Amino acid sequence: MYLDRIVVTKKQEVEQLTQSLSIAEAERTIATMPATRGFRDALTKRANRRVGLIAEVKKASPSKGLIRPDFHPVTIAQAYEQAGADCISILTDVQYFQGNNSYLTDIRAAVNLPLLRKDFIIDEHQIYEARLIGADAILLIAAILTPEQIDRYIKTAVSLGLDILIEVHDQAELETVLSIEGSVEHGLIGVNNRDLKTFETSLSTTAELIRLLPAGVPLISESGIMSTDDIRYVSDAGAAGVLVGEYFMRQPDIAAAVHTLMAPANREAGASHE
Ligand SMILES: O=P(O)(O)OC[C@@H](O)[C@@H](O)c1c[nH]c2ccccc12
Repeated sequence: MYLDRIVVTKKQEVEQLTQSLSIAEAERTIATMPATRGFRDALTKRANRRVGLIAEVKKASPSKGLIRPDFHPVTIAQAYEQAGADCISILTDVQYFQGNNSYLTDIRAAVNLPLLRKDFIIDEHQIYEARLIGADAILLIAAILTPEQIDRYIKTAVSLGLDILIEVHDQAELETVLSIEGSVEHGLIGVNNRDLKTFETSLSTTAELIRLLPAGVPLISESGIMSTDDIRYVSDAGAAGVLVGEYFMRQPDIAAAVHTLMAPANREAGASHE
């Protein structure tokens, strides 16, 4: 399964990172940096939409190959901001997603929205690195972490001012995450609709797992959202937000695509739909 391969590559990368990044030094640098922008707040305290939007900057993926050949990360992020996205997610994995840390740093300098570093975190050093390159939030993928790691990484992230999106894709993972102290208080729960073994996406994953969440815990529905019907479906299921990449990446006019896709989630449109 591709996730195992990615983790093997990440372990090699982390070995190098451990050599080059000193945590004590990182802490000193971070102390001089501006505060992070609230990622979780931006998604949960929005006034204009029923469903928050994390719009993703994603050039390629293992399942789809090259998605957007004419790829200008800063221009894409500015279009997202202009079109009213709440947050931006940026793939920084080089090997499998053709991402880069520099994309995040460049976007940080050009837009004001909270930024999620989308990568495969398996070591503390990557969390410090995320903060140093300009991220406001990190992704933790339950499928590749032990409960002890999730617990520890949440604490590290919180100490650095980073918000956390904790990704699950089945009931067992969700139950594990819910049993970790602070996960719901500090983190946002993301449900990945993509099956990591078959690459297939099914939005019913969101509808099934949301029933297991305690009331009031916001859920982000991730992957495979491609149409206004999909937005209506996850919104009716109770999702507080969506994470959308590929659909936007395949549109020539990204700002227009954000307006079109999110129309059913606008408060006014929502009222006529309800
Ligand atoms: O491009 P999509 O189908 O809209 O999906 C976006 C996002 O959910 C997806 O990129 C993603 C979800 N979880 C991940 C973990 C690692 C890398 C990528 C992802």
